[in-house]
Amino acid sequence: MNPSITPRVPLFHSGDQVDSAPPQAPQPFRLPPTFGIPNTGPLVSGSLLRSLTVTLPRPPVSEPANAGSSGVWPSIRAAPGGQTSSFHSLLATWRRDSGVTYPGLPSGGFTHTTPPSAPGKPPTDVQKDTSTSLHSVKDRIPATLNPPTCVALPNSLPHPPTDGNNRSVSWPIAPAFPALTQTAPQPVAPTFPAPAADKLPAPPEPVERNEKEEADSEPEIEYEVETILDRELRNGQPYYLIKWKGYAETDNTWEPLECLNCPDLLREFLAQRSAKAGTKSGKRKTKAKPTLSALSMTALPTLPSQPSRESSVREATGASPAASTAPKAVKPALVKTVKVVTADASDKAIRPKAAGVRKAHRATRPPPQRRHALHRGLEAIMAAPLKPNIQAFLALVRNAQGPPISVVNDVDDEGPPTDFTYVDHLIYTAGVPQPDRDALCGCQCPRGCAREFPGRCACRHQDGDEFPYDHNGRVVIEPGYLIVECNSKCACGPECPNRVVQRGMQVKLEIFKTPHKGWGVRAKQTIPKGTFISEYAGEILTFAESLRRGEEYDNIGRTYLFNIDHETADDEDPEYTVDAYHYGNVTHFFNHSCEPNLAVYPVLIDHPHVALHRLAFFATRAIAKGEELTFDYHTDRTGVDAESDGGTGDGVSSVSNDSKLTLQLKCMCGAKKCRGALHAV
Ligand SMILES: C[S@@+](CC[C@H](N)C(=O)[O-])C[C@H]1O[C@@H](n2cnc3c(N)ncnc32)[C@H](O)[C@@H]1O
Repeated sequence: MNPSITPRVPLFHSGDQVDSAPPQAPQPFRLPPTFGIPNTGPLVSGSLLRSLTVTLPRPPVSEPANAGSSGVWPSIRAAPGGQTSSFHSLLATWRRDSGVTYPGLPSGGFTHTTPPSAPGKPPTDVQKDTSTSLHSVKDRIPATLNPPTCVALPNSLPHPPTDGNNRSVSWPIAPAFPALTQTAPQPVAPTFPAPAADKLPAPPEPVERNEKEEADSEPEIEYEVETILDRELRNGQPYYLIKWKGYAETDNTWEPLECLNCPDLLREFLAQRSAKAGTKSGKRKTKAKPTLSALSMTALPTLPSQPSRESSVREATGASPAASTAPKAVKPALVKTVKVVTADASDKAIRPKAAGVRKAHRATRPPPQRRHALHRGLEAIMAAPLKPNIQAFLALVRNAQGPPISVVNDVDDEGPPTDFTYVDHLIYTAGVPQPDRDALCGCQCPRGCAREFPGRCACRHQDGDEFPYDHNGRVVIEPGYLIVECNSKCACGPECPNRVVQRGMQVKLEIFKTPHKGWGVRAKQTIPKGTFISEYAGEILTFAESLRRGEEYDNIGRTYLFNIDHETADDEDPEYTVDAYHYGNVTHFFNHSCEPNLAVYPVLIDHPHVALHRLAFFATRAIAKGEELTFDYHTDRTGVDAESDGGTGDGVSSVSNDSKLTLQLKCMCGAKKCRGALHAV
């Protein structure tokens, strides 16, 4: 799968958002894979060997939940001291003010709350969770509910800035979707042929760099490698002659090893080369001379952080046969001036112009001698066959949505869990209501739900009015608050900035074997704070079924159960639980840390019933490449560290506060503030 080349969803052209366009009727659009939830029917449980119980935070006040709403709208709870007003009066105000008819509204029972404190702040007087769950996401107190007039946006949408040559470089309203909003810089060499329209390189991924780098560097662009034609050493460093997919032979370029991200092709090339060397020993290859046009696209050297590990080279190549046969190379920033560079160009000559990038990569580059040794090691690894356990794991994650997931095991020979099937969606098991899309309510913002005009989007009014995402698609509301994303009934299209979780995972991750916690997951790129990571996928069970399975899982001290209890009062059991033991995605492998870097948010997308909201992991701080991704199994509130919220109780609750916590599972997170035990059973 190659999201940077083939968008997963049809994209609306930004030009659609013209000022004078009349309001349009909601248009049907194809949803990304994660949007659709296939009905897989009841599942047959296999042997149950592990368990994890994770609980969402509960609402601050045990107000009766949405009585009489037929489960159509999510109930919004009153905060302590907050005022409620009936849905009927709101609806009357809304209809009076907007004239908008809103299909599928409940007949009654919907209440909203005016919070006693500033919007966006979590409640401070939450009670402690006494369940056996590991994690909770706290209910959100909605902000003031303005009449949700969903009308066309005014003629003030920002226009894309230009780079001085009248080329659009970004569209500030929704840079979270760069395929739509960002124009790749073009090489200025007059001889450089433009690729066919359908072969245009996709823009960079939104979370490839840290914010400092983003600010002062050129965007990194990925191009697809068609074939590797040749290899030669330049100053002892291997370079490969690349035929780019969609480009003519005259555009072939020589690229250093670290710029290539096509392990299958490399392996194939090296195998063929060594076979040839066996038959034609002694015959030297002629050095190919790069052409001017080929060199007008220069490469940004990025040495893999751990080049001696399998992680650098062993990647699943995605779901589609196309992806597996045509891996891609990291073909970074295009340089805007033509440089005449000879075949033995030094590193310096081929570096991009952006000062920030140059500095960043200089810092990570080892001295030349060491670099050459690393390259030789890397090539040797590539030429070697994969270990069977890694092969099996890569086969398991091959169909994962999003960027390819790599797998590393430097600890032992363990392979993937044998009783686990990789799925990126939720599976509705017996007794769990499927999403009823007819009962969904959508907003009527035909030109997108702009963050600048939250009061105009009906979806925002289910969610306290605050727009959950910034212009980069990063979450800005506090952990534990409900996110209501736009859905298939909304008039806005898939480019709407209020659709982040439903677009699926965009970050590069690696599953790796830890010494003491089983498998874990780490970042293969820097991840800015607020970035959506992935959704907790698996089977949705009734609570009764989760109890039954939980007992079995507890016996082996492993837990994969995550309660959906955002709406559940402290003294109640949740209605449903997600079980990722047998079915799940990369989040199945997320370990616990007492000082985590992820938080779980409840997200409502395509299910009208808040008791069946989804669970989305977001980065709570900037995460470095190579850092393990963890969340706090015992965060029964918001995922915010207890001390960072002033000890108000909105963050991590203490182990000692939960009578059911045991020291059965020793925590191996290694954090300075490790509490010593996992809230596992
Ligand atoms: C959701 S699974 C995480 C993935 C798991 N490591 C695996 O290999 O499948 C939860 C289990 O991982 C282990 N685990 C997670 N975090 C841990 C930690 N900080 N210390 C010790 N064990 C941990 C425990 O066995 C726990 O029940």
